[in-house]
Amino acid sequence: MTEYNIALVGFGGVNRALAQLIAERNQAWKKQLGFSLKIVGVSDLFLGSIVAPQGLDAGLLSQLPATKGALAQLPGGQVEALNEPVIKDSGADIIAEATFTNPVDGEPATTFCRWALEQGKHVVTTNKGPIALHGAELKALAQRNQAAFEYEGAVMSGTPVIRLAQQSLAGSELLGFEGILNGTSNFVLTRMEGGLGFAEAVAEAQALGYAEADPTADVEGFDVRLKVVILANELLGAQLTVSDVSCRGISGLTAADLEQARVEGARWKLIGSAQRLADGSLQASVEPRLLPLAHPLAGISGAINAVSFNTELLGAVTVSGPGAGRIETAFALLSDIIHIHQSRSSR
Ligand SMILES: NC(=O)c1ccc[n+]([C@@H]2O[C@H](COP(=O)([O-])OP(=O)(O)OC[C@H]3O[C@@H](n4cnc5c(N)ncnc54)[C@H](O)[C@@H]3O)[C@@H](O)[C@H]2O)c1
Ligand SMILES: N[C@@H](CCO)C(=O)O
Repeated sequence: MTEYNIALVGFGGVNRALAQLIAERNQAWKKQLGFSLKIVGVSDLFLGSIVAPQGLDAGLLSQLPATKGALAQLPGGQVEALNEPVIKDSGADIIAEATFTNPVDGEPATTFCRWALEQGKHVVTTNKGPIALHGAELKALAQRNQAAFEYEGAVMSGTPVIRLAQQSLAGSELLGFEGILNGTSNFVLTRMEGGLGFAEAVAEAQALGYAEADPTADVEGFDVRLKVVILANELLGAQLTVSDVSCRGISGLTAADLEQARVEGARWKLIGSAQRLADGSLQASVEPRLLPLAHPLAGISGAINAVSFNTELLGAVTVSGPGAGRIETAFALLSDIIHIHQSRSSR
């Protein structure tokens, strides 16, 4: 039986949901998955931090009040977010990094990943910044230190996309993809079609835990742009940077536009795509597109996302499922840990 020590960096919706899953399912995981998790450290800009190599009560943590410095209420807890000792000195084997996505430079999350990987600690993250902006460097660092760097939840939260394409579609030659890759904007469009105003719909998405800390990233397409870069670099062997992807979000769409689409038997969707062209170059974009109702992505509503892979041998392979949500994204962290466990066990 393996017990992994895990430190949670960023204790917002996603890592708190992971603590809840650990509290509820650790015993079952021992039997089903062959491992259990012990939380040995937590840090959060707002809640403070704690290093506890002996282990923390996951149930207690998941119920921690969301008040400034709340981790200081626990024995040994601090009001400050001391990320470095939590990552380096807690005895963690795995760091679950779930701080804010910074779409400009990926910091400070990229530094947190570096600290962990340099010490040979595995990193599981749902943060799109480090992967989209520094993915190649971090993967090389992980390899040099025999550590894993896993980020299934960065695209479509708990819905398996990256490993599915890498493993199950291997050999089928991926030519491109198009998808609805942001839960918040798709939720907002769906709610606006139902008559709600733009601002109210964004507020609902925030309350449900779908939106970024700054929802501008969701509605202006910046979040999808990071996901397009991640998928293109990961699955199409590209070396895209965000400046290679043209980007327009949904903030320019009005209730009248959505109504006009309905009358025409169509729907507006925010589509992120990348296609390999005949000359070998890659064309990538994020933009609202008017889809006829018969289009496979037109019926995807709410916080559900979908991606359609264009493959040489199978044609279009479309995967849909939750694209955002606290528990849904915590599940992605679990799936990364399962992958680490299975890869290490099979060696
Ligand atoms: N919520 C989702 O549906 C979802 C889905 C996929 C990916 N993600 C990504 O996962 C990450 C976490 O999402 P979330 O919904 O939990 O966000 P959240 O805003 O609820 O939580 C983020 C937490 O990180 C903390 N934090 C920010 N900067 C920090 C720092 N420098 N040091 C320590 N703590 C810091 C904040 O205080 C906050 O509590 C984000 O990068 C997000 O883009 C979220
Ligand atoms: N804010 C993002 C979270 C998932 O990456 C979304 O709404 O899709």
